Amino acid sequence: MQLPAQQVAVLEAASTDEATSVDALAAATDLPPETVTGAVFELEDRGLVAVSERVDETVALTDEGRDYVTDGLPEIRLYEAALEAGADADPVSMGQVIGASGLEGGAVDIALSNYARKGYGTIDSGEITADADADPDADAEANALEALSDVDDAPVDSVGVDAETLESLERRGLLERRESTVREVTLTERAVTELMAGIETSETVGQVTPELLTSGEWEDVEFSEYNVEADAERFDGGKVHILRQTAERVKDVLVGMGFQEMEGPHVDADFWINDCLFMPQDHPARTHWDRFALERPAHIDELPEDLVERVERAHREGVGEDGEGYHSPWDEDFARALALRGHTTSLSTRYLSGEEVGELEPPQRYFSVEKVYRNDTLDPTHLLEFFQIEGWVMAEDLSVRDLMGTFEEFYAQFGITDIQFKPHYNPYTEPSFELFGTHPTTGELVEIGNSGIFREEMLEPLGVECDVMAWGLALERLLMLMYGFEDIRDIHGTLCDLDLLRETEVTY
Ligand SMILES: N[C@@H](Cc1ccccc1)C(=O)O
Repeated sequence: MQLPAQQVAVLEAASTDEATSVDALAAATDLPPETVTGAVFELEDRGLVAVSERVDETVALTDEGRDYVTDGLPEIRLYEAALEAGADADPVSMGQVIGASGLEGGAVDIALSNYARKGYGTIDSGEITADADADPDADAEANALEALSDVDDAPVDSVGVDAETLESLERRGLLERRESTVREVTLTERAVTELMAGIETSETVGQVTPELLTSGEWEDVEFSEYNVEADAERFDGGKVHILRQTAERVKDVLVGMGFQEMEGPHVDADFWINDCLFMPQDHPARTHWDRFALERPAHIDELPEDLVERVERAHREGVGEDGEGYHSPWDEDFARALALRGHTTSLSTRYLSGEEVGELEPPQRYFSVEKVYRNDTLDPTHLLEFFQIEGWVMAEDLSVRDLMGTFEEFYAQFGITDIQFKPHYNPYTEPSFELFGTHPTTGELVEIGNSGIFREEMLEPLGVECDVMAWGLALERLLMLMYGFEDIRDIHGTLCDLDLLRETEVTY
């Protein structure tokens, strides 16, 4: 029998009674692992080896983890500096200890957030104490880092570190888990017979070179076969973020449903953001706590005077025969104040008023998929800025059924068919509904939007004489339902889940 040199080498390195991994074969034959894998597949085809495959969970330190192997964990450095400063006897000023520790920037925060948790001492109103009984040598995380310092992608259960410590290192971003396919090879009976009969080495060529071509030698050599199953290096090229891809898809769907796109300023006057929506000027959402106000310029110059007058009247006296306004002060200066928009309903008021595209005759459908800004507290479902899918339909006669039907049609395009509605209150819609969807992995209800039918008090000053139904939906929440992540920070910002972003395919 004749075989290419690599295959002969692999046969000689493998055994009949013990499975040998591709990595071990690569080490024994001095061939690159991809070449060994190629040879193994060809030997399998010839019935000379049996190949088994399993997926191993492996661990390796991240760059940050490696840095701490050399420099020490920040909390331990802080502890040592605190001891040095005598903090085991009396509290010492934080600034002094941090200065002495040599910790800088983010490492200071890391030290502070782990210090008390791991029992090194206390931190209180600018002072630090050190617990004399704490023992850095017994620090499970530090010892694990040491143990992992010279392994690379070792199987989890081979590294001798308990699951809890591995988990805390992973949470701190010091350790990474990966999955790798391990292929193991054993010789078959047939291989033993062939080896005993003697195998000759045939030369095959893996790559055409200029020399082979110019010398004409290429005509005589035997080329090795392509192995399309060999493991190849993974390339992570740039790609459009899944949020952007989904936003594009949302636009396509809405255009397909007959909507036109609205555009407008991210910074706008409170007039367009709130007053035109019959939002009372003393509404809690209009306090400085919730909005990002502009300092310079602080006010808009241009507002349509007659509209300002009508909006003011609606706020003070209401509309229609027996209308009721808010009977509270209305201040034009307050309406002129500029802020980052907290919702894109500011675009709707601009368009409905005729300010953007002139007066509109029903039927009309408009949408936008744009960023909004809120001074919220960051948590798994809230960011300070997010994308809103704004929309409205203007027609002679609209009912709640039209509103719900529109949502059902829209969300079905993204595979979401279990939308739930809950009565809600907005100063500008009556009735109002919040929308919910079910999270695909946790099963929890997630709020995905807010909607309603615009009130007379809002529409009359804008000069709209028919019905308008409207909504603001959160694009990020739609993605949560589509792709099953649980924390909005998985797709945004420095803590994002790169694997999720790389591997998620936007298929709808
Ligand atoms: N502006 C509302 C959404 C909404 C728009 C239009 C009508 C009703 C509700 C929000 O941000 O939550």
